[in-house]
Amino acid sequence: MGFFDDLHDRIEKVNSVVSVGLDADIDRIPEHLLDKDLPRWAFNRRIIDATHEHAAAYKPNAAFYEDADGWRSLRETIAYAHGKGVPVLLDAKRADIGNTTRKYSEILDYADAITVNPYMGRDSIQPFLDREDKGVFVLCRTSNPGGSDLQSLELASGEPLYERVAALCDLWNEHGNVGLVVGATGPDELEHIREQVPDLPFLVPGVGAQGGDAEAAVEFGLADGVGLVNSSRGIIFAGEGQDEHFDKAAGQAAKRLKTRLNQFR
Ligand SMILES: O=c1ccn([C@@H]2O[C@H](COP(=O)(O)O)[C@@H](O)[C@H]2O)c(=O)[nH]1
Repeated sequence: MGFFDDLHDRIEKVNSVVSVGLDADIDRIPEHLLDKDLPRWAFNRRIIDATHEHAAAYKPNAAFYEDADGWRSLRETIAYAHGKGVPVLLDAKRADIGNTTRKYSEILDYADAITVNPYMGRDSIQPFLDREDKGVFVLCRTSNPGGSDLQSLELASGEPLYERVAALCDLWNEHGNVGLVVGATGPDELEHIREQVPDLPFLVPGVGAQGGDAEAAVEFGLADGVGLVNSSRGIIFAGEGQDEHFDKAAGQAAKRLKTRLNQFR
C-alpha cells in the first residue's frame, strides 16, 4: 500500500481530514515541561494522546526540531504517532542537487511523507518521488502573504507559475505518491488548481491561525475524499496559559476543527 492508500484508510477510520501540526515551539510550550529531558517530546506526547482520535495525520515542521535534542524529540514523536496508527508528514520543504537531495530523502526512512520545494526542478526531488510507498507534497501555491511574489508570475504562455507546477506534478506522479501544498488563504487559486489536477490530493495549510477558508480547503483540497487540512498553532497552543490542561484544550480544538471540516465533506 502507498501513502495515499494508508491516508485514505486513516481518514475513513477517524472520519477526519485534520492534519495536526506539531510545531513544538520551545518558547511556547508550558513551563512545567521545560525541565524534562526532551521538552518538545514531552509536549508532543501529551498532544498526541489528546488529539490522535481526531487526527488523519500529524505534520511536524522540521524548523522546530533542527538541533541535537530536536532530532531526538522528532524521532520519539514519529514513533509514538505511529504507535497510535497515525501517519506522519514531515514539513521540511526539501530539495537540492543530486547527492545532497539523495541524502535529504533518507528522512523518509522515518516519516511517511514530506513536503518538497519544486524550484530546482525534477532532479532535485527525484529521490523523494522514487520512494513509491511515501507521500511527496510539492509546494504549489503557498499560504503566506508573499506566496504570490513568484508563484503567481505569468509565464510566456500566460499561465501563472503555480499552474505550471501543478501540471508538472501531474506528470511526475508516476507512482501515485504526489500531492500539492495549496494554502487555504487563496480560495480562488485552490479552486483553479483543483480544476486543473482533479486527481492530486492537497495538503491545505492556513486554516486556524492564518485565517484561511475552511470550506474551500475541504471543497477543493480533497481528491476522491483524500487530502489534509492542517492547523498547527490553532490546535497545539489552544490551551496556552492553562499550564496543566494544555492537552485537553488541544484535544477539544482538534475535535472542533474536525467537526467544522466535516460539514463540508
Ligand atoms: O504554504 C504553506 C506551507 C506550509 N505551511 C506550514 O503549515 C503550518 C501552518 O501553521 P499554523 O500555525 O496553522 O499557521 C506551519 O508549519 C507552516 O510552516 C504553511 O503555513 N503554508
